[in-house]
Amino acid sequence: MERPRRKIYLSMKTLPEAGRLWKERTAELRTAGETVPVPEALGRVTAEPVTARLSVPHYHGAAMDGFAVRAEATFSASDVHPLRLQLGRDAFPVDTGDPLPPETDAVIMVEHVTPVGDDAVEIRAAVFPWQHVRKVGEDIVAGELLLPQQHALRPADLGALLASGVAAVPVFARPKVWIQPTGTELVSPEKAPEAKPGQIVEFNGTVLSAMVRECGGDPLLQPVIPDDFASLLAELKRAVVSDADVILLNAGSSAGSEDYTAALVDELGEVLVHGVAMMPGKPVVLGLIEGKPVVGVPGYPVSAILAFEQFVRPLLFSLQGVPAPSFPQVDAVLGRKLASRLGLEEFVRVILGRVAGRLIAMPLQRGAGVITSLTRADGILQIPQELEGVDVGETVSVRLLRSPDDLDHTLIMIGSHDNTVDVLANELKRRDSRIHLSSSNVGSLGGIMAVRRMQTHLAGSHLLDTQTGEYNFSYIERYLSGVPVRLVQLARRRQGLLVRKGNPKGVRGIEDLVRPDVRFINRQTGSGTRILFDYRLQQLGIEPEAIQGYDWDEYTHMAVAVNVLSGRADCGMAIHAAARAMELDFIPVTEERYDLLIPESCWADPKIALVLEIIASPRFREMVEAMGGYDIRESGRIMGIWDGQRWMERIF
Ligand SMILES: Nc1nc2c(c(=O)[nH]1)N[C@H]1C(S)=C(S)[C@@H](COP(=O)(O)OP(=O)(O)OC[C@H]3O[C@@H](n4cnc5c(N)ncnc54)[C@H](O)[C@@H]3O)O[C@H]1N2
Ligand code: MOO
Repeated sequence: MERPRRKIYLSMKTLPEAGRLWKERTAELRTAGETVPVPEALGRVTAEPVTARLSVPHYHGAAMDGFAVRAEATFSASDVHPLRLQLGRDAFPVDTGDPLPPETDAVIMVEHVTPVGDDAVEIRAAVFPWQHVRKVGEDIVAGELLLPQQHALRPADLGALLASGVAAVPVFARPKVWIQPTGTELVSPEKAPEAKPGQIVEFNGTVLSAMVRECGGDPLLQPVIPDDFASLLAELKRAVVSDADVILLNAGSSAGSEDYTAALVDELGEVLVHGVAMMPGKPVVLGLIEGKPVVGVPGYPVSAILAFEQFVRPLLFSLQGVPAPSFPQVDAVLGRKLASRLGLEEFVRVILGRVAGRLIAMPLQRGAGVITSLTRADGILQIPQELEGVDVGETVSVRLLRSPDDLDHTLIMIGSHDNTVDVLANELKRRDSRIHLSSSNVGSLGGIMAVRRMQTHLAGSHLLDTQTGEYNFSYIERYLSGVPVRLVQLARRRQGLLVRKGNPKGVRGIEDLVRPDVRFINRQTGSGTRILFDYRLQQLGIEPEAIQGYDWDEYTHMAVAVNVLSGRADCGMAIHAAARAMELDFIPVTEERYDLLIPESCWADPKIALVLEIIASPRFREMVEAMGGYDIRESGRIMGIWDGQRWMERIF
């Protein structure tokens, strides 16, 4: 078979245009109806109106425990003239729910009678007809409409159905969704440990299946097939004739030489959209084959999830006759400027937390391949296509990915990253499962700036003052005028050079970085490690230009370690714990202090109290020590109290 020519985005649309067109062309589609037993029908949507088979109640019944009477016979009773009722003749004992004895039409509560001997009671007030009686059909009348069609069944609905004699209910079948992962590079999750470079664990299929279930559908996950046009076409034909209501082809949606989705749909049916002006999720393909919706879901995981949410989720609900529930939104203040392309709807994952009464949104990594930008996110900020970006401090609307209650339990930490922070985050969760530490790694100086803008509860910082050899104090003096903070030592830690195991290039220290055969990986400007490194270069009289890779930077210790491990760089500067975690060799350079800056306005927050308690706990210390390269003897010590103008306390 001839390979189709590479086709670059056949018919690119804006997100609203694509959404409208897709909705228009699929609006009339419904899954087949089926009848399911009521106890299994929760969440299902009625395909037809449902009428009651029985009235509820279907007999006149007592609504209270007491005595059934004929109301008319009690009219003479009063406080002055109590009326005596003979049991078995004028009054009949009944319990709630009992049918009324013939001839009676009211119930007197047991508390309102005075027993007279064993066979009579006395009453001091008249009773009106039908008092405390549940009359036939009071709740439901047989033959009446109980539930309209296209009604999503809730727990109470199931009760009403059963009560009125309806044992099974006609509903729309769960949409069956054919999920076809494609890609020669994919290996099944069991083979993950043996994956070679170029091989990727297939996980989108599982993510998409879970999302289908969340929308009330049944996923039909298929085994992976390679990027080969003929086999893809054969599989797609099989999907079209199957009983699936929707077909998802995962990956192969963009412009690569082996991206066939659009061509496949074109071959067998109609491509409505190829390419949507959204990011992530741009290469999505929307089409119809013999009336069956087919979606080319982009391969990158974040793109796949967002494209699903935009196009598959609404479709799956619509197939069941109901609109997709809307997502909860909150207003938040943006913590960092975000640039965005005009004409492109951008979805930025953010962490959210309440600092000094304001809800702050801090952007996470934006790459479409970074699935942890979603697992770590508290919300998603959508930048409309008309905007070129959003400025720091602007109020934005954010879609929540957790419950609104969680926001008050989120601790925001912005600044430098240290591996002990992961231990801290886990300990916080263990102590109080509501507490969630959301961190954004922007370097020490970025953390101080976030404190200045009242955007964070905590900032991790290890800024060396090259004049004094001290850490953090002078930076606080310089940048936090008018902002009271406390400085707490988290740990002392070893910084040094990371090299591959066995040190193949024989690096002995920073002076060797000028060698032409050594490639370095740097840290970003404003990070404590960068300041430390520059200081060392200055001390050694080494010009930055003499170092290969000086201009090449990464944002975290672990990212530096990954570069060294993978061989992209021979050497980088990072903490000892990063070397241990990646099994790299470590050449110590210095020991530095890593502190937590805590704004005075957050000091009384119980979450901060818990942080301090954990840092001082033996368990935390043991875990940190086990990571290697840390000195925890002074962890938790207050290093300084800054009132915004001067040091109230300071440890030299
Ligand atoms: N020249 C261009 N290249 C790319 C463009 C473009 O416009 N021009 N678009 C980029 C964008 S945006 C995205 S998003 C991706 C999506 O591309 P595809 O849908 O064609 O997907 P692949 O290239 O096959 O895969 C992308 C990536 O995702 C991994 N993947 C795929 N399937 C799975 C799975 N089931 N489980 C886990 N991971 C999966 C795959 O291995 C790749 O790493 O294209 C850009 N390129
Ligand atoms: O859709 Mo791609 O995800 O824009 O990166």
